[in-house]
Amino acid sequence: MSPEGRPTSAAQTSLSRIMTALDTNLLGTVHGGVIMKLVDDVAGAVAQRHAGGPAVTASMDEMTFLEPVHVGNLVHAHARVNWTGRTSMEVGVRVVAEPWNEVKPPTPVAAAYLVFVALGPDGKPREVPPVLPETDEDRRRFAEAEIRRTHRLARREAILRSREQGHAEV
Ligand SMILES: CCCCCCCCCCCCCCCC(=O)SCCNC(=O)CCNC(=O)[C@H](O)C(C)(C)COP(=O)(O)OP(=O)(O)OC[C@H]1O[C@@H](n2cnc3c(N)ncnc32)[C@H](O)[C@@H]1OP(=O)(O)O
Repeated sequence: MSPEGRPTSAAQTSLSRIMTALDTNLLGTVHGGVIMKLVDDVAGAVAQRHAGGPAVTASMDEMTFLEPVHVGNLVHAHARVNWTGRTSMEVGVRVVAEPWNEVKPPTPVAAAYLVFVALGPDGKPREVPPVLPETDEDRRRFAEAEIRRTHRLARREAILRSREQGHAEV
């Protein structure tokens, strides 16, 4: 029996961190990898909350860095399930930054889409509850996630076909 559906709002959550000198790259701004870790953490939390059990990152694509992040920024990563398949889920993450000690509107600094796959006790993919979009925005995100899913599968197919035709693997 398939698991019962869950609304988008049920699993959505946020993670926040203040950036310190330990988070910088050689240019003095915050390393992109630090933001990616925060994104993977919050998306993983949302995926596991939605799936009701363990879920692993299968892919992270369209990670966009919009503005540099600085030491002393309070960074918030907001995540939600955009779309569900049979065993996989697309999680969308929006990252914003604000000064830790001043009241200013948060600036969008990054965005990403990740695919998580739920695992059963045998370590194999297991069915996830279908996400039930509630608002027009949820429905728009769901439709756009389906377009990304189609492109991901088409890209994978095309690469496999190219390999079968004898092009060398890198
Ligand atoms: C100081 C304060 C700290 C606070 C801190 C808090 C942290 C609080 C939260 C922590 C949260 C952490 C979260 C971290 C999460 C990890 O870090 S997980 C570690 C990294 N990831 C891994 O190790 C995964 C390794 N990969 C695998 O195990 C396998 O490839 C997978 C992903 C299970 C897929 O297995 P498979 O046999 O290929 O599966 P298959 O049956 O072919 O496909 C299953 C589904 O996956 C989809 N799929 C498979 N591959 C892909 C792909 N590459 N792209 C897209 N979809 C795919 C298929 O389309 C299919 O979807 P459905 O049609 O069923 O919906």
